[in-house]
Amino acid sequence: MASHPIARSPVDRLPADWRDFLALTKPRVMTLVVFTALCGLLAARVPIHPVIAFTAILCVALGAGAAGALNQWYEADLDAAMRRTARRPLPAGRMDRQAALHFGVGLAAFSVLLMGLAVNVLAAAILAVSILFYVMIYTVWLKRRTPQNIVIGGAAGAFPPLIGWAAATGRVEALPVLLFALIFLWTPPHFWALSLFVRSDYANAGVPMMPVVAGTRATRIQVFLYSLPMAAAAVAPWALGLTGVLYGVTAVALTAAFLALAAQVSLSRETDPALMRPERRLFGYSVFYLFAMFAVLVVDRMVIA
Ligand code: HEM
Ligand SMILES: CC(C)=CCC/C(C)=C/CC/C(C)=C/COP(=O)(O)OP(=O)(O)O
Repeated sequence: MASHPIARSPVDRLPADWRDFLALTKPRVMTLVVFTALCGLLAARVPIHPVIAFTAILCVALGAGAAGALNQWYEADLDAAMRRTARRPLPAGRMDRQAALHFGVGLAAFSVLLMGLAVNVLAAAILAVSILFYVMIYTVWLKRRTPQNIVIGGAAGAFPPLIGWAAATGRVEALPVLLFALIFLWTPPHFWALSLFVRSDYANAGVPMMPVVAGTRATRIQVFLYSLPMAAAAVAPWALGLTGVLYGVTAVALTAAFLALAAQVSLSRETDPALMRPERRLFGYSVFYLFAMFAVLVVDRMVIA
């Protein structure tokens, strides 16, 4: 048992323990990554051995965790400057950077190799691309340079349904490409809604997020503008006959609510982050929305279409 209360305090706990390594993988964000990969795999509707399916999803979780760890390894300085992220293991001083680097590289290599050996090479290749995209393109290259960072870099988070589908079929087809487009176009409203009410954090850290560079008015309009092509990507699987009516009707209803919330954001003039209710509502809804869209897609494809 820990003998001294100070040695176990959340800030000074050293050396790092399993909770810190878990935090390095950004487990909350990973839930949606894993869920969309699983839905991509199930929506393919091909027989796949449960052990292979489990291994594929495990590899996505490990790969996404590795990418999260390498992201935190690279940007410990930024995380230290932001209230939301200052208690992460590296900025809080609970872990040294070498440990995070080794953990991230080891986990990334393991996840891609296991996917290649146990599942198939295409799924492994897309997993490798998504890890590299998140770490190299988003974290290292774009995040500190341009307010378009998340538009381009957000592609990393859109790959999981493609990986799930490729794991099941060994191919890339129209439906998973539309699912990629849905997440890709969902990411700007998802993230800019949040960044509007944590704007001061990014400004303090010197990160050129859209609200910091272009202002709240322009960001609110862009949130709405990106929601429009996102809505098209959301209903396209039904319009193209790739899903049944259950998905179609639900997608229209859920997406209409998304557009209504995005429209409220675009009309808001609130300047106090504590009072930015439309932004908070849209951010919360965006996470629910993606979960619900993918869940209904699977039910539709497995039961109805
Ligand atoms: C470059 C693109 C993205 C950026 C910059 C971004 C950023 C963020 C941030 C800063 C949070 C706040 C909470 C936290 O730190 O955990 C968050 C929450 C979240 N994000 Fe994203 N996100 C992006 C894309 C995605 C994608 C592609 C997914 C999954 C498909 C996703 C899933 C989630 C989920 C599930 C949460 C809620 C976590 C919670 O409950 O706290 N995000 N995102
Ligand atoms: C399969 C695979 C590799 C998937 C991983 C891709 C993934 C989850 C991408 C989402 C990008 C994301 C959560 C960015 C967070 O932004 P940030 O890093 O700027 O957030 P922070 O400010 O919280 O660090």
